[in-house]
Amino acid sequence: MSAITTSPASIRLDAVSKSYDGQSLAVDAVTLDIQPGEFFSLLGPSGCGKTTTLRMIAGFETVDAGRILVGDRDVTDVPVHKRDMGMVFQSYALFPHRTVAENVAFGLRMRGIDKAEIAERVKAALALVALTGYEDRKPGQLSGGQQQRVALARATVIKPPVLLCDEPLGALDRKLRQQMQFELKQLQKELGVTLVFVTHDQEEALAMSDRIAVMNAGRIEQVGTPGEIYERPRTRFVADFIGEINLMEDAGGKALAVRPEKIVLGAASGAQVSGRVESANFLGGQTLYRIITADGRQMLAKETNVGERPVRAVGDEVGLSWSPADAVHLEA
Ligand SMILES: Nc1ncnc2c1ncn2[C@@H]1O[C@H](COP(=O)(O)OP(=O)(O)OP(=O)(O)O)[C@@H](O)[C@H]1O
Repeated sequence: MSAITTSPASIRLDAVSKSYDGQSLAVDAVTLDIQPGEFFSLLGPSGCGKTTTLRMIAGFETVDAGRILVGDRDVTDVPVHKRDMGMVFQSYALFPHRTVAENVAFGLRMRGIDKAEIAERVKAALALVALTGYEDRKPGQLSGGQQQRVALARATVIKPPVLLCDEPLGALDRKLRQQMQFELKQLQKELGVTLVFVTHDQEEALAMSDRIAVMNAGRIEQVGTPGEIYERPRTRFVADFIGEINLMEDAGGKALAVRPEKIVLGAASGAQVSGRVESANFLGGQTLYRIITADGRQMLAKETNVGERPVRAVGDEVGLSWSPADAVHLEA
């Protein structure tokens, strides 16, 4: 066992609501059951209530209605510093005049832990985020990714049963962000901590999470594994928010969704739908085609490339087919 392994806690939100203005609900009766050790993401567009939900779990915001439980402890009215949660934000919020080691040691000092143990735990926490040797630097002497790793070490060194992260990788460029996604996921598994992660980036949520709650206008639209959310969206909102999708109606007028990569392109005759290629976006391994159907609708299809260029050209007549099993009926 490493010196910084934690015992993860479950988190339960029971019909939690919050209004800032006494009229509209920023968070509307949200109920969630997050399992111990789970990587759980709150995903949704700007203003949907993700941050407010996270801040209520942390204790930075009061709850207007409902209860929050960590394990079997009701923390609804417990102040922030007594909830024992680690937190990481987009802005790293490191102390600029303190060294890396001092930044990481901060939470341990506040808890009155003795010097020898602090030294040992800081060392282990920095090793875990691959920053051994950086102890004496100031945050200003580190890259963005390194600063975020210090913030992670600082949040996890206190061995919290719960780690809350609000867009922690939002300030990083794409490449570094992908690397840090991998590292954060790895770190979470090594620590065994329950992690609640706020993001508006659907790719990030799909890549990292055990489960995702998709939020819309203060409410939970759907909770599921990345595979369920992507392959079986329940509502039009979820289907549309996660990746690209073709929204149609079946013969009975019910809403139907098909992912672009589930569409097979071929000869126009005999296909479910036929159309003309309007644009072809080369994505590397695949091309995304925008196709205008005979009745004037736009559809998207993704096809694997063979060689250096897209298989189809703008203006080509194509047939679009898909398996009924790949067409998802939407509830709303
Ligand atoms: N301190 C505040 N005072 C008043 N209204 C607020 C406050 N914080 C958030 N809101 C409002 O509450 C709603 C939810 O905001 P919240 O920050 O939780 O959304 P979010 O999903 O995290 O968005 P983003 O991705 O942009 O951070 C929004 O309508 C927002 O304008």
